[in-house]
Amino acid sequence: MIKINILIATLINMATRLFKSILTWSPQSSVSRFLSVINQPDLLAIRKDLQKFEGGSVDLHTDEETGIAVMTLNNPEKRNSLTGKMMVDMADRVSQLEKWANGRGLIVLGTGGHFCSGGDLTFVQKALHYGGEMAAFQHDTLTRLHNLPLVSVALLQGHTLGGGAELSTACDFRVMSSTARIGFVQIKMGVTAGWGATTRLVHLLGRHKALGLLSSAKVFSAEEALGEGLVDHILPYSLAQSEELDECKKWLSSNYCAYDADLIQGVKSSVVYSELNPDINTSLKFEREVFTKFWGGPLQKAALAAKIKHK
Ligand SMILES: CC[C@H](C(=O)O)C(=O)SCCNC(=O)CCNC(=O)[C@H](O)C(C)(C)COP(=O)(O)OP(=O)(O)OC[C@H]1O[C@@H](n2cnc3c(N)ncnc32)[C@H](O)[C@@H]1OP(=O)(O)O
Repeated sequence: MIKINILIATLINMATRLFKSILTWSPQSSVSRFLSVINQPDLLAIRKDLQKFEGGSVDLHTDEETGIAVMTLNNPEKRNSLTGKMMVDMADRVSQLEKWANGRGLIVLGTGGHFCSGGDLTFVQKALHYGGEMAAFQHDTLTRLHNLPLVSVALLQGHTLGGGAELSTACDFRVMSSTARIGFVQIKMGVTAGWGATTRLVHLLGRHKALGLLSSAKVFSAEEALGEGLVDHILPYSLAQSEELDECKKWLSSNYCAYDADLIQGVKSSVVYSELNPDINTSLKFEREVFTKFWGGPLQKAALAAKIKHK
C-alpha cells in the first residue's frame, strides 16, 4: 500500500513539473536550465564576499525602441578594471537582460575611452586566497552573458587586457577602435585565464590560435587582432572616440538586429543550445521547438504576403 502511495506521489510530482515546464517554456529558459555553472547557494555566498571589494559600477541602459542595450563598465580611474563589487553588478545586469522581453542586441563597453584592463589589481592583491570562488562566479556570469538570447558586441576602445580580453570573448562579436589594443596578458601576471577565455577561445578560433594568444601574452593592434580572427570589425580611423558607440550601434543594428526581437532571440538561443549540446537529436528537437513557435505565425504570414524577393 505504502509503495503504491509513493508511486502515485512520484507520478503527480513528475506531471506537475512537466506541466510547469511547458507553461514557462521559452528558448531562453530552456537554455538557462540546461546550463548551470555553479549551484545557487554557493553563488550567493561568493557574491556576499565579492561585494566587500568596493569601487566602480556596471550600469545598464535598455532601449525598448531599438531593442539595443548598452552595458557600461565604470571604473575609469583604473582603466575599468573589475572590482568584486563590479563583478556582482555585472551578474545583476546580466540577470536583468535575461528577463528583457523586447531585446535584440547588447553592446558592452567601458567609460573614459578604455574597455577594461582586467581584474582590479588592488582587489586581486586582497583576494589571493579566493581565486577558485572568484573564477566560479565569473564563469557563471560570463557564461550567462555569452548565452543571452541577444546578439552581443564588445566595443573595444583603448586597452583591453587580461580579464578584459576574457570578457570580450563572452560577447558574440568584437568591434575595435582603430587605435585600440587587446592582449591576453594573464601569463605575464603569473596566472592562466580564469574567466572562461581558454574555453571560449578554443570554440571561437580553434586550439592552435587559442594557445598562441594565451601563451604569448602578445598585445595586438586592431589590424593584427582582425588578422587573428579575434575581432570582427574595425571602426573608421576618422571617427572621434565619442562617436564610436553610435557607429557600433549602427553596425550591430544593420547587420544582426534588423529583424523581429522574438526571431533574433529564437536564432540565438538555438545556436547556443546547439553549441552546448553534443547530442544531435536533442539539438534538433530544440530547433524544432523554436521553429514551430514561428511557423504559421503572424511574422511568417506577413513575410509571405509581402512577396519578398531576396535579390
Ligand atoms: C583575473 C584577472 C587577471 C588577473 O589579474 O589575474 C587579469 O586581468 S591579468 C591583467 C591585469 N591587468 C594589468 O596587469 C594591467 C596593468 N596596467 C597596465 O598595463 C596599464 O595601466 C594600462 C596599459 C592598462 C594603462 O596604461 P596607461 O598608460 O594608459 O595608464 P596608467 O598605467 O597610468 O594607468 C592609469 C591608472 O589606472 C590604474 N590601473 C590600470 N589598470 C589597472 C588594474 N588592472 N588594476 C588596478 N589599477 C589599474 C593604474 O595603476 C593607474 O593608476 P595610478 O593611480 O595613476 O597609478
